[in-house]
This record gives sequence, structure tokens and C-alpha cells, in this order.
Amino acid sequence: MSALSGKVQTVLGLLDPDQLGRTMTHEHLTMSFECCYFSPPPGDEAVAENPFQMQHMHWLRQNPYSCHENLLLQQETSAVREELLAYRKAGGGTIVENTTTGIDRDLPTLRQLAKDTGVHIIAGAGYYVDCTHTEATKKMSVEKLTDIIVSEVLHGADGMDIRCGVIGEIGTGWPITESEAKVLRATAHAQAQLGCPVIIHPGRNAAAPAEIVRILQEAGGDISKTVMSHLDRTLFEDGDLLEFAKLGSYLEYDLFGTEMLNYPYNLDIDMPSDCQRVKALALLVKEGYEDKVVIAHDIHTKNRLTKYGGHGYSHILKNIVPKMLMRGISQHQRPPVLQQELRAKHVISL
Ligand SMILES: CCC(=O)NCCS(=O)(=O)O
Repeated sequence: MSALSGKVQTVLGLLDPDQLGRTMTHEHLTMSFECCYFSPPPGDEAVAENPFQMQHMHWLRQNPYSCHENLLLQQETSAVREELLAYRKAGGGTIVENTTTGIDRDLPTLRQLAKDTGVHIIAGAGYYVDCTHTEATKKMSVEKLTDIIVSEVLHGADGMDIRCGVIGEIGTGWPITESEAKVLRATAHAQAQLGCPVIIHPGRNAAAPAEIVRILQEAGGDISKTVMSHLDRTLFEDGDLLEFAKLGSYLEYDLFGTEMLNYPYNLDIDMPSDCQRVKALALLVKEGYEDKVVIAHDIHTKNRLTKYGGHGYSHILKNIVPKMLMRGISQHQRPPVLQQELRAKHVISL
């Protein structure tokens, strides 16, 4: 049996799962989102050049991707350090840091942040979406990509001895490109060798999550250890959500704190509010998926840090958990059968 079996691999070494504490499964502490810059609405160019002022706060919340500086989270290590200390104070224990190749993963900074704050940090292996794949990456075989991902977990990534503990976020768009499909197959092969969790960034289309599961499954991936991220901006109909839940992956609502009118990457999508997210979680709990739900904020731009008037990494613990309790989602874990009984007795009121 491997020394990693049953353990969690953080940037500072191995832990037992019961040492993690409360865990945000999808965050970024240092990264660049320049790959996804979106031009500002006509006439807003001047604001976009100088957005970090009180009178521009609302604009920035509505247009976070239209300001170059806002996309450079890697410039905010001191602010993130303060945030992590606050996260611990609020009861947080662990952050899964989803920055993969293509969006400037910075393992030494992650290791230093873990040392400075006592928050356990788990780093992600693998590749982000197609537009960040280099020509060399695009030419690689599935076998070569698999070897790289496995090595990032077993030996360390980016030429360092700092090891990743999950594979992901693995980026895909819609439709899934050839290069993304190759990375998905490599992800499944690496997971089959390592037995570790996988975290997926699906494209912005309701058909994307199930198509990704199909590709992973066909390549030997373990869907029961796979997290489908960003469901809050991907699956909107209850029927679609419950149909997808049957496939057995973890169901991640990870954009808590993000509320915007126009979602620039797909204007057909209405980004839900936090209240709507809690409603979706309540539905999943009611339907017996309590143990498959994971949540986070997916902070990836500066404006979402408290330093810039954002909600920060403690928003879920401070604001969303009380809201969940108010909406009848209990803090106590129950085995599914007992859950059914309790539901029958209306103990979980939804
Ligand atoms: C790198 C962070 C990331 O991909 N976040 C998801 C943004 S969105 O696709 O939900 O807009």
C-alpha cells in the first residue's frame, strides 16, 4: 500500500483527513486570470483603468474581468495572508488551492502562506483551459501528460519538491477542445494510478458536466472521487441538476459571494444569488446528496478580497452557514438512510 493511501497531501506534507477541519474545496490564493480578460463596456474604459476607488466598487463587482489589474491576484500575498488568518479565526482549517498550469501556480508562495498562517493548503496538479495550453502542451501525448500530472503529485511540480494533493482544477470549455479532451484522459489515467481526487472546471453549457464525466469514465477515472465545479453557473434547472447528481460526482457550488447581472462569458447565463445557491444546496440535501455537496468562493480576482471591499475567504463560514441553518440545512451529518427517515418526519424542513 502506498504511503499516501488514506492521507491528504498538503504543501507542507501529509495529514490525516480528520486534521483538515472546515475546508473550502475551491479557492485561489495566488494566480493570474489574464487569460480571461474581457473588454469593458464601451465608455467604461477610464473606470477600468482606475477601478479601486469607493465610487467604482459597484462597477468592479459587475465587471470584474474588464480590468487588467483586478485579474492579478498574485500581487496580493500580504492581503491573502491576513485573510487566511481571519479564515482560521472564523473556524476554517483547510483551503484546496485550485491553481493549475496556465494560470500561474506559485507553490513556494502557497508553502509560505501555509507556514505563516497555519491554514492547511492543498495544491492542484494539471492544466487549466485550452487558451492557456502552450504549443508544447498541445503536442503532448496522453501518456506524457499523465506522467507529468502523476509526477506533480508524487515528486513535486514546476521544478520544485512541493507536491500537489489533488488533480485540478482541470479546465475545459464548451465545446471541449481536442487538447482539453487529452488532458481529461490524462487526468483519468493519473487518478487511476494515484487514487487521488480530481476537480473539474466545466464549460459554460448545461451539457458540459455529463460529457466530462463520460470522457473521464471511459478513460478509467473514478467519478465518485471527482468534483464537478461551478455548478452554480452551469446547471440551472432542478431536473438537470438531479439528473447530473445521479452520475455520482461531488457537486460543487463554489461561486459564493459572486453576484452579477451580466455574466460576460455567456450572456445567456443568469448568475444566481447566494440565496439561490443555498436553495440549490437545500434541494440536493433533501434529495439525499448531502455527502456529495462541497462549497467554496473560488476567489480569483482582487475585488473579492476584503482589502478591496469584497467578501473574502470567510464569507461562507460567517454568512452562508447561518443562512443554510436558517433554511433547514442541519450541521450534523447523517447517514443517508437516517436522512430519509428524518425527512419523512419533517425534521429537515425545506
Ligand atoms: C481560475 C478561476 C476560475 O476558472 N473560475 C471560474 C470562473 S467562471 O467560469 O465561473 O466564470
